Amino acid sequence: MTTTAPVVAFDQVSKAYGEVRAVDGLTLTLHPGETVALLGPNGAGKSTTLDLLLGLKAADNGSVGLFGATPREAIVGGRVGAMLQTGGLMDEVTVAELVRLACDLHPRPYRVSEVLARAGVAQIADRKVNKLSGGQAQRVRFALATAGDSDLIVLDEPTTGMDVTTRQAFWATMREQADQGRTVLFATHYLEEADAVADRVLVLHRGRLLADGTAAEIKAKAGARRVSFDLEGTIDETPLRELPFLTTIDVSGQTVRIQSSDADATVHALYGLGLYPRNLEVAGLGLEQAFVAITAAEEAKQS
Ligand SMILES: Nc1ncnc2c1ncn2[C@@H]1O[C@H](COP(=O)(O)OP(=O)(O)OP(=O)(O)O)[C@@H](O)[C@H]1O
Repeated sequence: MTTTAPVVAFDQVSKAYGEVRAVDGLTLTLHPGETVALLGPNGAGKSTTLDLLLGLKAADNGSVGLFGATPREAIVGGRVGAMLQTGGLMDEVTVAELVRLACDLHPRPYRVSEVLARAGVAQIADRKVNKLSGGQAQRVRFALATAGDSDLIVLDEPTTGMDVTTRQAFWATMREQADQGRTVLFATHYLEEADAVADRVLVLHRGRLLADGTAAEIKAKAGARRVSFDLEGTIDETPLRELPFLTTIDVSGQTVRIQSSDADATVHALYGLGLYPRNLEVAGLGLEQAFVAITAAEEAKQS
């Protein structure tokens, strides 16, 4: 891990499939030790971005660098461990045999027993790979991605098919990898994972980067805040709908929940209506709501 070049450098990278611009002018730099979530809805271009990064697809325009070299050079040098969504596992081999093969191919391999234990597949080491459950197969893919000492670990939707406990164990292992100075890049559409695990979140939409920052920064970028309060008696929604900066309103029983792009002004006007809100709470958006707000704003800009 002795490099001054960025771990990943995308410069104006584009990739189209016919009319579809899967990746559209993406410029991006990743640094050592970052845990980065690539977040986006279906079809946002996450898998294509990772394929370009790994040299599995060629860019139409722009350049992709890994550790100051080409993706191929970096991968041959064992600097990258990858776990892809569709990576087929060989059929008639056991888990241990497959992991041994990955260790043999890596220039700086770990011991097979160590790799099996870390990925939580030691107990199923003698099982044939084609007899595994979806979650077990994902863990084996993870073992293959961590068979040696790589500086960058790339994971495409790694926890698909894992139950909650397995998912938590998986991320704990991943955090250890990051704590040792490795860069971890993972694609996900689970916002809670990006929020809990990543120290940097890249929001991708239609192949373009809409936001790049910590989860907190992305929530702040969405701007809006949630305001909730209770009102006594019969609630007349009409004046509430006229509150300034209001973007959504939901009235349920005595409780009113609104979203506002300027919560201070909205609450001020609420008192101005002569109402007496009880249990008033003002909170930031969750990452999920921020993500919806950012992508909706982009859709509106484009239409
Ligand atoms: N081989 C291909 N041929 C044609 N179109 C493709 C191909 N691969 C991807 N696409 C299209 O490119 C766009 C980006 O796809 P990509 O798989 O990169 O997105 P994604 O964010 O990984 O989506 P998901 O979360 O569903 O895996 C989509 O519109 C997809 O339909």
